[in-house]
Amino acid sequence: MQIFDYDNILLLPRKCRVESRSECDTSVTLGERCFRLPVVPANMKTVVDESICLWLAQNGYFYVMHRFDLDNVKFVKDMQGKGVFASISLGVKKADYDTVDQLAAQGLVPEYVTIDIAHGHADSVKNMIGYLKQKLPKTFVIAGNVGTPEAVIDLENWGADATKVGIGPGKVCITKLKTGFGTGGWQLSALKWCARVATKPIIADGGIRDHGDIAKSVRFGASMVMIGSLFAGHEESPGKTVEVDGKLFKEYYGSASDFNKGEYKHVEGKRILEPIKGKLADTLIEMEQDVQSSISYAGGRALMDIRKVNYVTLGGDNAGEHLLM
Ligand SMILES: NC(=O)C1=CN([C@@H]2O[C@H](COP(=O)(O)OP(=O)(O)OC[C@H]3O[C@@H](n4cnc5c(N)ncnc54)[C@H](OP(=O)(O)O)[C@@H]3O)[C@@H](O)[C@H]2O)C=CC1
Ligand SMILES: Nc1nc2c(ncn2[C@@H]2O[C@H](COP(=O)(O)O)[C@@H](O)[C@H]2O)c(=O)[nH]1
Repeated sequence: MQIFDYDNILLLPRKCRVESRSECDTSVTLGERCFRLPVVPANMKTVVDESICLWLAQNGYFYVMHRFDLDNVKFVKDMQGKGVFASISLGVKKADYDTVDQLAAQGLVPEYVTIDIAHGHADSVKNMIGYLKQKLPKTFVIAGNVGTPEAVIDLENWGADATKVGIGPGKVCITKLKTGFGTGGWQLSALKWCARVATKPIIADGGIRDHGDIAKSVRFGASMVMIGSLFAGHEESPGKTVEVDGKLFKEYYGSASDFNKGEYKHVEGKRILEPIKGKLADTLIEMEQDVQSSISYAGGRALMDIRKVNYVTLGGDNAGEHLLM
């Protein structure tokens, strides 16, 4: 198997088929809804909160609310009461089963549920998928995180409607260092490996450092990418604002960090400071324009045309040209 990551791959252009990049359509369908960009901010406490999720839904973007210190039932009621879709995260503990029971008892059906645990290739996830499918059969279930084809096959067979791929490539992740496991450093080829067997959408999660990495993820099989660090440093980001030497930063910490957990137990995440870089809406517009450019370089008009391009690997033993035959 060939091993590579975002920084040692480049996609190869094909003859342009549009007169303006504005003709390129960046939208993607997930479940019954179409979203304007194949990007979702990470379901982390320093990345999204209720007001950001509401704004994203109202403006045509997908969102996944985090599951920490949150009343999920109230959140679903509030979002649907405001006329937008509800997309929540769940773990696999008793409290998460209680949430499903309460939702079902009150006739509340979130449009999306993401089962989000560190090691998603587990019977605990199989059981939660089964429970969701029994209690809330209309809900679109995303499950993860995983990093191998075997895991993607299992999650799909257990009933997941989409899988989330990425064990440890995140910017505040220390899983690789603490456990010796993961897809950190080769996330893009792990995605390619998983996509070969996937029959349902994959959300590539973690490791996106530049907007061009979105197109690279789509090329290697992602329907969508989940991004934390690039979204954590906005004026409206929920992390605390910190001033260092007259410059403003936002804190960004891992969901498995002691900052999120409130205790130092099974810590696999750290805290960093992201420089503040303006408004979230401006970043999303710039991302959309950049993905439109990517589609145009791919010689296409629609997002999935990016899948048709050849690529080169740069440096190392694997360097070379990779042509689609
Ligand atoms: N994408 C990634 O690489 C990673 C992401 N995270 C994020 O951090 C957050 C917290 O994650 P998590 O700790 O799973 O959430 P929880 O604390 O909700 O744990 C979920 C359940 O899974 C169990 N569990 C977690 N990791 C393992 C493992 N390696 N082997 C066996 N059982 C396990 C936990 O038990 P117990 O705690 O008793 O073991 C618990 O019962 C999530 O949002 C997750 O996505 C965390 C690490 C890696
Ligand atoms: N190993 C850990 N991974 C984590 C933790 N908290 C979040 N995450 C994952 O990172 C991505 C975001 O990655 P980024 O490169 O875009 O910043 C997020 O969606 C989670 O999957 C953690 O504490 N440990």
